[in-house]
Amino acid sequence: MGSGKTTVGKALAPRLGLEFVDLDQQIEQRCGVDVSLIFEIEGEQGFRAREHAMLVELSKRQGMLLATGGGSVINPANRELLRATGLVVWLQTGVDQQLRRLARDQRRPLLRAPDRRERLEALAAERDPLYRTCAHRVVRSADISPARMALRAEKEIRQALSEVTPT
Ligand SMILES: Nc1ncnc2c1ncn2[C@@H]1O[C@H](COP(=O)(O)OP(=O)(O)O)[C@@H](O)[C@H]1O
Ligand SMILES: O=C(O)C1=C[C@@H](OP(=O)(O)O)[C@@H](O)[C@H](O)C1
Ligand SMILES: [Mg+2]
Repeated sequence: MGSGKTTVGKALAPRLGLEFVDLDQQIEQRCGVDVSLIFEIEGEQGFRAREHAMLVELSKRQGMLLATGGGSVINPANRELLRATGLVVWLQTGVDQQLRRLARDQRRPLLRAPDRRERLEALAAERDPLYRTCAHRVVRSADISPARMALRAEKEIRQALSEVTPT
């Protein structure tokens, strides 16, 4: 959360000639309500089921840059699907950066906690090993503009692609 997947992904997709797709936005469009309301009505479990179903559907498509949600990696089937059908980039953030960027955020249900730092640290402890095993490449999220972040990610992605595709 807050690493910039949605923001940087949007800037990066056209640079790679890809369509930008955001997993959360796809779920919201399909359901007609936002992620927070899905959490309220169906709980996290309900949201995760929708997230998985949408990922299965989207993974059949080609030519897109997909911004996942921060928790998409929790499900082992999602990790396998992502790795098998795409080049997975971990846009790696840290708790201080997340707290700064999400200070006024009201849209992320998992941040509704009395102690946000504690919550983010617990999520990182649980998830960082999963991001590590799922990602083909890691790009550290820096406090530079999303456009400049997109350039960094583009470089990493082009390098990764050149290693598997003869040019
Ligand atoms: N490189 C960046 N520099 C400054 N702010 C950023 C950067 N990337 C994202 N942000 C801001 O951080 C917040 C979360 O970004 P977002 O793209 O929604 O992250 P994610 O999709 O990974 O949760 C937004 O307010 C966004 O404008
Ligand atoms: O980390 C998470 O579990 C979540 C991250 C959110 O997406 P972003 O990573 O785009 O904020 C969204 O999918 C939902 O609130 C749950
Ligand atoms: Mg997002």
